[in-house]
Amino acid sequence: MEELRIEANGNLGPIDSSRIPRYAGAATYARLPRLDQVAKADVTVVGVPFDSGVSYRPGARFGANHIREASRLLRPYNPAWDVSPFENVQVADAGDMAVNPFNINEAIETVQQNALDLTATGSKLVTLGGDHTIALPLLRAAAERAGEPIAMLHFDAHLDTWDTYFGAEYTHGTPFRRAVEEGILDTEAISHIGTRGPLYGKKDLDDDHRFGFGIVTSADVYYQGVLETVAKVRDRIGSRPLYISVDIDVLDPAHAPGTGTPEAGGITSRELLEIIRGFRGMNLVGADVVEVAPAYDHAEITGVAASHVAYELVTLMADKAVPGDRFGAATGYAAQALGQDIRRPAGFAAAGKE
Ligand SMILES: N=C(N)NCCCC(=O)O
Ligand SMILES: [Zn+2]
Ligand SMILES: [Zn+2]
Repeated sequence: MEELRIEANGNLGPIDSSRIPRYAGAATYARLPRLDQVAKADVTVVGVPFDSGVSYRPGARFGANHIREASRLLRPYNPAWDVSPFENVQVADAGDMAVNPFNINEAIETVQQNALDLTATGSKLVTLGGDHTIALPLLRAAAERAGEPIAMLHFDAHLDTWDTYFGAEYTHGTPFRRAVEEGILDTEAISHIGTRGPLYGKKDLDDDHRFGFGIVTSADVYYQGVLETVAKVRDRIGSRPLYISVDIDVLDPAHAPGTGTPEAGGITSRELLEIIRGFRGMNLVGADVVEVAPAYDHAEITGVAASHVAYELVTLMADKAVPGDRFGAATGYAAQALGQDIRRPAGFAAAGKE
């Protein structure tokens, strides 16, 4: 028995948790309608059960459904933005892409084609992975839809700009090198955030720099804080069409144990959510949350984090803020309660205006 909320403007919202307990029934992301239940979606959430590109622990093929299960507690109003994303726009869950686990090249083609199909009538796509291999076909589709190379922010412990593993070009450690080679990224506007951990050699960084990537390390986020991180990134990207790829291992293993290549010293889920809130007004055209491997998760820690990250990405897509009108999460609860914005240091507001 499904009871989907009719939102104020006629959009079909999540199943009403005051009538059907939120733990009942099959899971869609945030208990939203399936794509086949709506006439047209403005934002489509889709799963990619694929992990044949991993270099260490497998299991991200189960990530999308784990995120869906962990998303049952999400509520329809996002107070950090003063936005009801599912009311503002029609959001729907398209289910999972059917990707070949035994043929990576074919899987990549399938993801690219499905992403193009799902965005054919103008919907934006939020993809739940799957391992990071799938970012390449998703970026190809997003760049094709944008009609130009796109800006990208890549949250990850890893660079994922390595060349090959065991001679293989298409793996979860190589998607962004391939994307630069293919000319689908605007190399004036690409950055990693949260990078840390040992590398194979200094050449990894030299190559990465040569491709045009900026790096905000996990330590940078700690020393500079969320606001400066956001300001730097906004400066670099401006109003370009932007794709955000979130490898959940960007979070410290304490905040995301359920992942295949964990690295100590990561950012917190609070920092990640706040950084994304700081992107308010930016032109987000597509996003993914990848590398959730439920077999290593405990108490849904990773699933809950990933479901909330996706919620902030959906909110950014659904937000109708005028660019430059508000900077960052200026409407957070604390600010509202106090009638002031306590988050911005003096002088920051002016500097942050676009
Ligand atoms: N994309 C993720 N999560 N990890 C890439 C790690 C590649 C390596 O084993 O060196
Ligand atoms: Zn990673
Ligand atoms: Zn990655």
